[in-house]
Amino acid sequence: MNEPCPAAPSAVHSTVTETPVITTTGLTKVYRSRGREVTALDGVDLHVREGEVYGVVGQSGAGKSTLIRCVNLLERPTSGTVSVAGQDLTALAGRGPGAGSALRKARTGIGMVFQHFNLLSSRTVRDNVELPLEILGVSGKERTRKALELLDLVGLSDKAKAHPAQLSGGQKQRVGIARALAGDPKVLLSDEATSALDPETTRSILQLLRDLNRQLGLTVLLITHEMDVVKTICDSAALMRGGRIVESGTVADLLATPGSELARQLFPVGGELPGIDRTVVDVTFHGEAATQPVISQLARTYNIDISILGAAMDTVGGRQVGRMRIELPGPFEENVVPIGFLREQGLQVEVADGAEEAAHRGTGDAVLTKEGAK
Ligand SMILES: Nc1ncnc2c1ncn2[C@@H]1O[C@H](COP(=O)(O)OP(=O)(O)OP(=O)(O)O)[C@@H](O)[C@H]1O
Repeated sequence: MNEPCPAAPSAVHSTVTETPVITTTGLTKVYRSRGREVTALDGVDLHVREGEVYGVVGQSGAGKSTLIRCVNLLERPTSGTVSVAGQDLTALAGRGPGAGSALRKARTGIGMVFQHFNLLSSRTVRDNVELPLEILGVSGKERTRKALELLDLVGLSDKAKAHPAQLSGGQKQRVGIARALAGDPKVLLSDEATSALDPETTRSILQLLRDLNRQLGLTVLLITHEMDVVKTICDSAALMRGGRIVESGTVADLLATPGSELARQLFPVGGELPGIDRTVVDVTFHGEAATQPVISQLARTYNIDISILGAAMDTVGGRQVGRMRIELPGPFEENVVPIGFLREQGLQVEVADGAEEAAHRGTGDAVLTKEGAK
């Protein structure tokens, strides 16, 4: 089945402000089952700004799902706090009288989309979108008006009377997104929303999320194991491992951070590691530097032969970025000046295999043989 076109691409630019919309402090979740304890979250401090699309990545078991489920208190944290749109949800989740209804009310400001859509098969598409409005006690006429408006927003006006079984995966996810928007949330949480979809449908759903982010000023927190998702729509990202956030920042800053693991995963360059008496350098070009002929200038200025081992251009966070892995003759110590030249041109330069750090330590213990290279 063909995917409908998402709402027309928006000309509206990013609406990111410095106002924090989702903040967690020291968020910890310990699961206890059959006498065993698993620390799924181990002191997570997350800061998501208003209007941004924020991606959390990490391997299976890193704690991503637990984090997103703790953000709307579907999962009760063991300790730490969660604030969404200025409201401390962990305080609302207390056990006092009225705590449940206060939390339910706060949750209407948080929409959630799921990997497997979670639609009710016995209900029509329109009735699925109306469901949260029914729970909120919205009148029948108003519910229908709102549901049809949301179906139009996600490009599915003609499917209002269909049942979920009659829809493609992408269309089901559009219904899931429309339903998540029913309570006019400020924040949308997405739990692997595109993992069950083919690449083309994934692209159209990501485009829809981006358009909604721009048009409605919606803040989106998504978890994914796909780096392409981060590349396509995220303003910021965090990498989780063992229940902790080990790296985070705007995608642009991460790309400019030497040694960033996320940058490497987002933008891998191929190419062999150094041979004996060779220095391999990863160069990242963005902004102005991308248009300068720096590699030929380097070769001419220092009269050296440069081998290009791997290169890639891509769009990351809406900006053109290039990465190149080059090889210079001689060990790192002989290439300090040419590498300095590249840095002076505004390029981000990373010397592969720890040769630079080893030289700074004065140990000379960098791995310079192919056999020893990791
Ligand atoms: N209900 C639970 N009871 C016990 N342990 C759990 C429960 N839910 C998750 N865990 C454990 O907590 C850790 C983090 O799991 P979580 O599902 O948050 O990771 P994830 O990064 O989302 O992984 P995946 O990408 O596979 O979904 C894992 O070790 C997992 O086995």
